[in-house]
Amino acid sequence: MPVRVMKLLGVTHLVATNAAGGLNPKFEVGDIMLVKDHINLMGFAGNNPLQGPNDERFGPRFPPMNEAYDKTLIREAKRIAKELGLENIVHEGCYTYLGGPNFETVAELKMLSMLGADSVGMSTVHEVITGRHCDLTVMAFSLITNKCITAYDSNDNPNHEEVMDVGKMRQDVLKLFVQSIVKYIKQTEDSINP
Ligand SMILES: O=P(O)(O)O[C@@H]1C[C@H](O)[C@@H](CO)O1
Ligand code: HPA
Repeated sequence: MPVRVMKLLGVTHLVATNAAGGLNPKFEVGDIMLVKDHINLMGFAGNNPLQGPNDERFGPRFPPMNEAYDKTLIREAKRIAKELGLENIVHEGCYTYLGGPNFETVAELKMLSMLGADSVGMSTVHEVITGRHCDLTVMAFSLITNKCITAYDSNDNPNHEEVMDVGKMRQDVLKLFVQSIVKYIKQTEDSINP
């Protein structure tokens, strides 16, 4: 619904962000993962934001999703990351979500990893699907706030305090990153429609 309101207000681009657990063992806490694809696991369970009668004013009944994340924006976000000296903490990967609100079990995380997911969270996919359905240009990134626990003998527990703490730790960097991406989008739009 908010995504469609944005569309009606004339918004052309959606930059979605989330906090996520890192499944890819190369990711460290505080890293940023540019989303190149997602696995809509809630969709597998019959929960899709486009369920119900299609409103043709927004988009087609059967929208493609293989190019959901704009390749140019991913490329430019990488360039911007380099300019800002963030290249060592910025990666690219596949996001998935189970919907929450509980954090995942060890078995679930092992399964998600086998499926090819690099980060796991509780949001974003519904907004991206709705945005692509109404032809918004979409990019998304995860802030890796914790490493996913995939060992039964671990004494760690994921927790929301840690997620909030890492978000606060990275807030200035993320603000600069998003501002630079939005500036790039605005410059590009202005050169197309002066
Ligand atoms: O950015 P989102 O809202 O996906 O953040 C995740 C999911 C929960 O809101 C929270 C769990 O700590 O982080
Ligand atoms: N799992 C799901 N959602 C999350 C996580 C996680 O490990 N970290 C932050 N949001």
